[in-house]
Amino acid sequence: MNDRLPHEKGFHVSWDQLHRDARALAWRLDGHGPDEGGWRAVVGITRGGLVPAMIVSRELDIRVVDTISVKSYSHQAQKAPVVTKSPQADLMGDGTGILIVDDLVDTGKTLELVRSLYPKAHFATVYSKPQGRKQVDTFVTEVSQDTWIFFPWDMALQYVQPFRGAD
Ligand SMILES: O=P(O)(O)OC[C@H]1O[C@H](OP(=O)(O)OP(=O)(O)O)[C@H](O)[C@@H]1O
Ligand SMILES: O=c1[nH]c(=O)c2nc[nH]c2[nH]1
Ligand SMILES: [Mg+2]
Repeated sequence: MNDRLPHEKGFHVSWDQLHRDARALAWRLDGHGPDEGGWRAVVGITRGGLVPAMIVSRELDIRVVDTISVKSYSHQAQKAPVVTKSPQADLMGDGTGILIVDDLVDTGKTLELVRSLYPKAHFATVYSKPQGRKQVDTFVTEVSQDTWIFFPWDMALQYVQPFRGAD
């Protein structure tokens, strides 16, 4: 698998860390919603945005949750993003009062596409890389562009050789 990785650095995120960081995102978002009545809905960008969207909706007590399906990567190779499933149109309008959540912004192409559809929405991600940062309104942690973020749903615990391993 390693010869497939074009990135020098790996940032490995456990379930516990993701939970803490998604909660931190919710706390950062609190008070930044629309003036009256708070956010109307949370929309998670599938698939990576679904876990943070659930945690944010729980923390901020937002009971309406929808999804938008966007596919842009095959393994670590990026393709032009395409919307394969839209959220409920009468809920979304131009995005006013809607909080759109993803796990990360990398090049920003996914959020650029979703923003073009819902320009008035608020865009939030847990992690951010510099190239896509201008596409996101609120995030928690920034990593360098050459870092690949490994999420807990893509990993498993496995044996590693000791540092002073036998030959
Ligand atoms: O800023 P960008 O360069 O567009 O990349 C960020 C997007 O890429 C990943 O999703 P992916 O398309 O791999 O789908 P997935 O969430 O279903 O894994 C990630 O979850 C973001 O949605
Ligand atoms: O799991 C992932 N980690 C990343 O760093 C990344 N960038 C785009 N898409 C990604 N998916
Ligand atoms: Mg995604």
